[in-house]
Amino acid sequence: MPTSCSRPTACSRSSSSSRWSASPCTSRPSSPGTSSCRGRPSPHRERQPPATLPTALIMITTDALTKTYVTRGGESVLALDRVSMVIGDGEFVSIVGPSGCGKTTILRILAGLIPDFEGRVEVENSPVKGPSPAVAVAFQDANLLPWRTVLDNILLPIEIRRLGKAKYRARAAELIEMVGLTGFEGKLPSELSGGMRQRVSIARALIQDPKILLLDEPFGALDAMTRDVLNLELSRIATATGKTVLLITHSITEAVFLSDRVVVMSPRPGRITETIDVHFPRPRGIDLTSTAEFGKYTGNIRKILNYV
Ligand SMILES: Nc1ncnc2c1ncn2[C@@H]1O[C@H](COP(=O)(O)OP(=O)(O)OP(=O)(O)O)[C@@H](O)[C@H]1O
Repeated sequence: MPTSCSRPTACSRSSSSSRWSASPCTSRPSSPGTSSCRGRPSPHRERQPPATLPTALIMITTDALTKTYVTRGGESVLALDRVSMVIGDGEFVSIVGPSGCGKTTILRILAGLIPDFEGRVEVENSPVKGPSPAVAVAFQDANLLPWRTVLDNILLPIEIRRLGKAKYRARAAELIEMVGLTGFEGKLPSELSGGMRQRVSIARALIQDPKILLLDEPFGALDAMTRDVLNLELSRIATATGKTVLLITHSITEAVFLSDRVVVMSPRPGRITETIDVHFPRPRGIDLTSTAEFGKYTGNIRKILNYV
């Protein structure tokens, strides 16, 4: 089982295994697909101090993150219960878990879109107090403005922040090329396929050169073949840009294929059940998904989720 990695940031900075100790558990798995936290979850695991990663390399911290919603009828809904994780610079981490376990809530809190929660939540070692240009989000729905062209949709965050569109045109052209949309700059969203719209959404998220990319089921609505293609491209983009990526997905295959680490959550109230380190080298090809080692990872995660 190869353990080398060609990803420039996460791997080159983990020579002393610091990347691995960033997860709530510290031991390395002994065989593919086994978790770094063996056995069933301990009720105290989420409370453990998560980080031994050097502070300068920490991009995301949640420590005992707890979120209770109050419904319109006044009922309290405990969505997240003491979720602790540390994500290092350049890491690609996925969260998988049953519907309603609080995955989107974590993402929205990290994006600064939900102000009230308990626990510590930091981006680049500073408390999250609202949306920040260091953090970009792309959702399942590409959310493009239908009357704006591809180029103008990508430049929208620049216009909103009044950063001067002219200065960002060259960057937008680079991103359009990176996401494979050269020639479509002047098209409207209605003239694009679903996959192309998601590419625009990812380019728009990258226009301000964020350090962190939060992705909420970005390819969830796409057909399997388009999804494979976009997963390959996302993997390539993440490697090329060295961004820290946190992905929410319902696809275990997608999570294992893309990630350095997969966080598995329990049904609501969402807790971290296990954290799985994924040791495949990069770049990864789609044929990886049909190997026996890959099957061990996905099988183990399915088991943790009680799908088998
Ligand atoms: N604004 C809200 N008011 C009340 N309850 C909410 C609100 N937003 C989310 N919830 C509840 O919090 C829980 C977690 O929701 P969340 O959307 O984070 O889950 P999820 O894991 O992303 O779900 P899915 O996989 O179905 O998208 C759910 O039970 C949901 O009903």
